[in-house]
Amino acid sequence: MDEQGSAAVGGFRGQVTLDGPSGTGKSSVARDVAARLGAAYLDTGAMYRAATVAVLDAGVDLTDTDAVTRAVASADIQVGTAADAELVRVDGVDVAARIRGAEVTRTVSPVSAVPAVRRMLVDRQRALVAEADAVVVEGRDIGTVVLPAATLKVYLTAAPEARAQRRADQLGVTDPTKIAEIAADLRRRDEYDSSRADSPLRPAVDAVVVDSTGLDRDAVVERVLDLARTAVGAA
Ligand SMILES: Nc1ncnc2c1ncn2[C@@H]1O[C@H](COP(=O)(O)OP(=O)(O)O)[C@@H](O)[C@H]1O
Ligand SMILES: Nc1ccn([C@H]2C[C@H](O)[C@@H](COP(=O)(O)OP(=O)(O)O)O2)c(=O)n1
Repeated sequence: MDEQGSAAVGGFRGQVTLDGPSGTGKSSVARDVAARLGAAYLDTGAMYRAATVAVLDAGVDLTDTDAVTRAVASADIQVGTAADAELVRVDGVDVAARIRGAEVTRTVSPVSAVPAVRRMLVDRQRALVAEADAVVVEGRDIGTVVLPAATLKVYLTAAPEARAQRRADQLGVTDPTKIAEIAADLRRRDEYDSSRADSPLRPAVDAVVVDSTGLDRDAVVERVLDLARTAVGAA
């Protein structure tokens, strides 16, 4: 990294969106990019996961969309925007670990497909973004729906096998049967998130698609920072 490049990115003002399916590196890359840009960071997936905790704790039928919506509306969901600390609370309880567990991961897609839930969380996301001069936001619909006028939109992809292996490594799973289960879960969630009627997962027309299959995490971070420099230069 040359001095000039760092200086240009250090003065970054604007919004970077990172969308894509699970295991493409959105969270890790978005955190690193935000830290390098001196920007705020928003993990919208954590918001849908926290909403899912509220739904699970309310014990409502997941197919009853009104009850799901009420459970989310009555919960106090707090998500932090610092790149170096994860803060996720539901009704004052720290759920940062729980939202990554199997129960929430299994349930988050149907909860996040409910349009009224999305409207509530998208309003919250836009309010949080409005508080920052510079912000990196990651999710599924950030470039398409939440921030359609973002400075830079990146859509991250990676081969399904690579994504499953990364998730397995992250969870410390080595058993091939368990890795196959992780791969099947990723496929199921991709399919659900891409085919829902409201805000399906897809690249924005003006997004830059970055395939991270053959790139390590740092290489993806550098690529996104390069794109951010170019986007600011072109603005
Ligand atoms: N380019 C990459 N190559 C290999 N592993 C990566 C890469 N990017 C991220 N990872 C790792 O893969 C795992 C999943 O990444 P994560 O950022 O949680 O993805 P997502 O938010 O898209 O689900 C993490 O352990 C992360 O460190
Ligand atoms: N902007 C977003 C972010 C996440 N979601 C939904 C769809 C995803 O399957 C879940 C969980 O998202 P999250 O980014 O935490 O998932 P991964 O870490 O990529 O596995 O939330 C969404 O619908 N819209």
